Order: sequence, then C-alpha cells, then structure tokens
Amino acid sequence: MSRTSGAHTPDTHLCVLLQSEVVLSAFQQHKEVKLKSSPADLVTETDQRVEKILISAIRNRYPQHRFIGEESVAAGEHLELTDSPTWIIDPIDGTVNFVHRFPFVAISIAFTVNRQTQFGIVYSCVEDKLFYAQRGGGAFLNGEPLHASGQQDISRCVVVTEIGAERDDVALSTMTSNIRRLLQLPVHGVRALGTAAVDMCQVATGGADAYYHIGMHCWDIAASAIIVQEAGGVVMDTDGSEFDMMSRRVIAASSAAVADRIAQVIQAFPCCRDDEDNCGCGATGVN
Ligand SMILES: O=P(O)(O)O[C@H]1[C@H](O)[C@@H](O)[C@H](O)[C@@H](O)[C@@H]1O
Ligand SMILES: [Mg+2]
Ligand SMILES: [Mg+2]
Repeated sequence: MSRTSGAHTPDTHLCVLLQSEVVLSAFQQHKEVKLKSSPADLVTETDQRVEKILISAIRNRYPQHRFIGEESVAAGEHLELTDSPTWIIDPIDGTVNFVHRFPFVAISIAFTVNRQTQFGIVYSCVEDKLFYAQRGGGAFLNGEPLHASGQQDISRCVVVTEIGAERDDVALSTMTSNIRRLLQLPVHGVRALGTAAVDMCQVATGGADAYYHIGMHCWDIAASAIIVQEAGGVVMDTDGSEFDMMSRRVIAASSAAVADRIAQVIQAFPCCRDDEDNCGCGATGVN
C-alpha cells in the first residue's frame, strides 16, 4: 500500500495504489516488450495485467459500467464513449520509461457520466505522487490543494510536450518545428517527462505553465485534464475549440492567454480520432 493513501481516499484511489505496487515491483525487473503502433509504442505484460486487475475490481463493484482501457483497445476492443458511466484507464502511462527504468510512470483513471468527466486520478508511482480532482471539488496532490500558475505571458512560460510514438516524417517534422517555434518566441523552456498524464499534471501544480500534445490518446489525458481544470487551468483543443478527449489534440495552460498563444504557434499533423474506425490517415487511432 502506498505511503500516500489515507482514510479519505475513495475505493478507486485504493485500487490504483494497490496496483502501483505491481508496477513498482516490476519496475526493477527484466521486461518482455511487445511493439504496438510503432517501434516506440511499447507494451509489457505488466501494462496488460494492471489493466485487467483494475477493470475486474471496478466491474465487480459496478457491473453496469463501461470501460475504455488502453490495452483492451489495443487487443481489438471497440472504443466508444457513451453517456453510460465509463472508466477510462491507462494502466501504465510512460511504458517506454517503465521499460527503461526512467522514473516517471503513472496509472491514470478517469470516470465519465454523460460523456463528462466526474473525477480523475493520476498516480505517479515512483514519485509516490497522487494527483486527484473531482468535478467542482478542486485538485489535489497527496491531499494538498493544487493551483495552476496563472501565468499570462508566454515568454515567461515553461512548456511541456511529448514526442510521442510517431516516427513518420510528417509527424516528426511537425513536432520538432513546433518546439523550435516555441523556443524562438522565446519561452523559458520546453520539457518532456515521457508520460502525458504526469506532464499535464505539472500544469496543475504550477511547475509548468502549459502542456500540448498531438497524437496522444484519450486514456493518456482524460484524468489529467480535469485535474488541470480543477486547479484553475484551461484545457482546449490545439485548434482553439473546446477540449475533446477523443480528438488526440490538447493544450492545457495556466491561462486562456497562454493557451491561445500556443494554439497560434503550433501546428497539428493529421491523426485519426480515437473513436473513428479506419479513418485512413497515416497515424492510426489504435494499434
Ligand atoms: O506509455 P503509454 O501509455 O503508451 O503513453 C505514452 C504514449 O505512448 C507516448 O506516445 C507519449 O509520448 C507519452 O506521453 C504517453 O504517456
Ligand atoms: Mg499513455
Ligand atoms: Mg499506457
């Protein structure tokens, strides 16, 4: 059981914390690695095992609920977000880090009703940091309230992003030119931790002022999106429209001014929506 669990933690937190022991005990071990959508999109037996245990534990308690799990979708399960109560699960966010023992790996769980996120949990296992938010209830890190930085001036920002699993020329040149354009504004710095969920939670802590990503999946950011929003941050699509967790594009920021400025500077590359089957573009929504 993690050092951060407490009497106040709801059942789901306990579920996550219990599974983090599975992640942590495997963290130092040799891992059998399989490839998914690219040579950089990895999965291990631990990813699959943690997701199975989480889903069966939650399903046991809530048999009518639906699930969107990264590894269930990778195994061919249809991905559809409906009005039904739905759990959106990334059993290990940062699998490349997990395989390499780079100490930023997280379990991410979001819960939606009527397609609206009710709460999100991101547990950064090696750091032992439990990020949590409930709609209208604020955002917390290990029980302490979180507040975004409120920074309005892009030139005073630390911006977090990810070079994801894409290795095609269009995606790579778009991502690298986005980073170059931001650095030339200039911004104070660009960072990447290798886990979208923990990256985005840095905006909720105020330790970063913005996060943007093109190509991630709903399970990577569904939980951290509500954590940023409840910490007073802004979350939107990279085209400036309302945040849509299935679009595979996101900007999370300390303020609308910074979010809008980033939306002006960065470009997106085409990638299928998570809920779009066989959309035919280069970067597929599922593996
Ligand atoms: O580790 P997973 O759950 O696969 O998620 C990562 C994704 O695969 C990468 O492409 C992104 O760059 C990371 O930020 C995600 O955390
Ligand atoms: Mg992930
Ligand atoms: Mg994952």
